[in-house]
Parts: sequence; C-alpha cells; structure tokens
Amino acid sequence: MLRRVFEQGAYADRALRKVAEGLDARDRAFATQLAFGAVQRRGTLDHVAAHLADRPVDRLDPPVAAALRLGLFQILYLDGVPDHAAVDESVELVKADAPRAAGLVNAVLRRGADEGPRIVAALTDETPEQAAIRHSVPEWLARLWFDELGPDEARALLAAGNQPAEHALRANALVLTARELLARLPVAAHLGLEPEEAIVADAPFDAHGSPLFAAGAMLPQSRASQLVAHAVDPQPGDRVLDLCAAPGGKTTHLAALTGDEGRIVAVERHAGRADQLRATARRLHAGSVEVVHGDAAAFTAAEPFDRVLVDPPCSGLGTLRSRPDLRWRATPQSIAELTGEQRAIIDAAANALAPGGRLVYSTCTLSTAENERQIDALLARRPDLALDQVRTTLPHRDRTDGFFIAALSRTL
Ligand SMILES: C[S@@+](CC[C@H](N)C(=O)[O-])C[C@H]1O[C@@H](n2cnc3c(N)ncnc32)[C@H](O)[C@@H]1O
Repeated sequence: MLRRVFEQGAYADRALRKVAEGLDARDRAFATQLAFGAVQRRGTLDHVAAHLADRPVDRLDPPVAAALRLGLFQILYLDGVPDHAAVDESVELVKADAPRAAGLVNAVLRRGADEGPRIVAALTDETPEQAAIRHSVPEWLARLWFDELGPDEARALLAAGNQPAEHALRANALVLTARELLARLPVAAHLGLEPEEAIVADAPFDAHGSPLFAAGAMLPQSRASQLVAHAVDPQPGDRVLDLCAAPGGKTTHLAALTGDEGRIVAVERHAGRADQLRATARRLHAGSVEVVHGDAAAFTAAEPFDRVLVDPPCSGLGTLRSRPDLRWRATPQSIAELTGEQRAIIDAAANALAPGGRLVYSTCTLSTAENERQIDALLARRPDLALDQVRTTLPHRDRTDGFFIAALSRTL
C-alpha cells in the first residue's frame, strides 16, 4: 500500500481501504497507524534515512525507500513495537521485492534504532527549511506559513499537522439532539463545544458502520466545518444555494438549521459525487434538498437566492492531520490553478444572490491566495457586496480543522 502511495501517487485512505479489507478492527487500526504515519512523517523519516544510509532516499530503489520509511516510523514514533521487530519485519518486506537490499535495510535500521532518536531530537525549526524537515512538510509549505502567519504561529500550526485529528460528529437536529446522541454512542464522548450540535468522541470508532449513521442521526464532520452552515444562518422558508455541495455535510446541515423548511439547491459537478449527495440527503431526512448535477461556475438562477454558500475545491491545507498524503500532493502550482476555479464559482454565487441576501465563502485551507485575497478581489469587483464577518480556525488553537469562513451581504 505504501509503495502505491509513494510511487504511483495513490490516495492513502483509498489504498489502505483496499488492503485492510478482511483485517479485524484491531489489525486495521494498527495498519492505519503504520501506513498513515509513514506517509505523514515521510519528510523527517527521509532526512534520518539519508543521514544513516549516506545518500538521499530518492536515489534508493523504491521498495528499499518504502521499507526504510516503514521501519524508521515504528522505531522513532511508535512505542508499542520493539525495535528488533520493526527491523526484522522491514527486512522481510524488502526481501520480497529487492532481496539484494536486505543487508542495507538491516544495517540502516539497526543504526536508526541507536542513533535515530538523537537525530530527531536535535532537529530545530528556526527557519522554514529546518521546520520543513522537523515537521515533515515540503519546504514551500513551511515557507508559505512562515511568510503569511509569522514564524511562531507557523511552527505551532506545522506541529499540529502531525497530531491526531479530533473525532468530531454532528448530531442531525432533524432526528435528535446532541445530548440524545451522546447517550446512544458506543464510545465515551463530550459536548459543550462550539457549535452546539457537535460531539467529540474520546476514541476512534467505526462511525460509518454505526446504526446511528445508517439512521441519519449523525455523521462525522469536523467542528470547523460545522461552523460554516451557522455562518450561512438559513431561516425557515429561505431559498438557499449550495454551489459545491458533495458529499453533503454542509448541505444537510443547512437543511437541519431550517428545520427542513427551506428550499436548498445543491450543485455538484461530479456525477458520482452528486449521487452520493442525494443518498446523504435521503439518509439525513433532508427532503428540502434538490441536487443539481452541473458546473457551479456556469450556474444561473431563474430566481435569486436568500443565502448562497460557496465551499469550493481548495488545497485542503487546514486538514493535514486527517489526510496524511495531502501535504505531498499539494503544490504552489495547484493552488494557483484552484484560485482561478474558486474565483469563477464565487462570481456565479454573487450573481445568484438576492439584494439583502447573504453569501458565505468557506475553505478548509490556510493560504491567503485562496482565502483573504479571494475576498478582497471579490469586494473590488462587486461594490454591491459588503463583508460582514470573517473567521479563521487554526488546528493548534481551536483543536479542529483549519477553515476560512467569510460572510458577505448584498447591499443593493
Ligand atoms: C470542498 S468539497 C465540498 C464539500 C461539501 N460542501 C461538504 O460539506 O460536504 C468541493 C466539491 O465541489 C465539487 N466541485 C468542484 N468543482 C465544481 C464546480 N465547478 N461545480 C460544482 N461542483 C464542483 C467537487 O466535486 C467537490 O465535491
């Protein structure tokens, strides 16, 4: 699975789902921890491996690199696996694909067990280059956050990106309250966080396999993501447009906030995801949702909308904790491309908004090009819009995903 992610750019969660089929819950949890950890910490692991092997990891055969990353991850970051077991397992693994490298893997990992912890402890994050190695991100990302947030905030954010994500759920108010959900969950959890429908489980559990999920009583959704529908603040009877809607966490939340007494038009370009969105709306009893399969940038409204939400594709840099491969997938180039798509969708949203209506733009990323600068440019293009509110959540401060949420109103 790791080789598919490292060598073919496969998505870590999908690749893992395939190979973890058939494992029991405990083995699956361990496989997830290993696979996600080795992908997430790749930057730091490669630094240590290069030091110990005396050559850059990209000069090693791919199966050798994968075995070293897996072995070093266990040695450096997992307490439950004895070092000798991590070494032996990795040597066995490499024997299958590159038997002649078994000696090298054995020698590097043995040294890793002796010297690796000291090498990692000595890493600093004074500069973006050092921070990239210590916190295991590409250098451009460390530099971006140092420049845009300042060094202290950037270091805290980078460190938070390697912490486990909180297990947040949203109680579907069309079915039950958060307190009622808490009483029925199979794991300990707590309430009292913002927003009021949020529950945070104290341990991971198979939320998607739960009967509560099947009954539409809840769904996994980060607390930051749950703030978005509240920013839209839809009222019963409102006409609401959700322009990038699948898989539907926010669409169905909008429906719940109106008591399912509004009209919610949910646009999604990808056909398969539009089907998934329909299924989510059905499961969550959101009968007021009408799914439109189409391009949001080309959407034209026969009648204007009271509320419009734009939650466009973005670089996702606020969600590094739950998407271990994302940091290696995103590039400055992909951010530049996304800003063009976002801008076209924002313009369609502004055109669909009624006078006096509210427009909310949200992303799960932390890059000014996709956030603050998008809103500044919109306000310059559209003097009929005024900015009411901006909120940014930060993983290290708010213990949820990093989101940007801007609410604007149409004045004319
Ligand atoms: C960030 S996700 C939306 C998440 C969703 N709002 C939720 O809370 O579950 C962006 C979605 O927009 C869709 N998308 C991308 N470009 C689009 C376009 N031009 N028109 C409509 N949908 C688009 C993607 O397929 C993806 O499902």
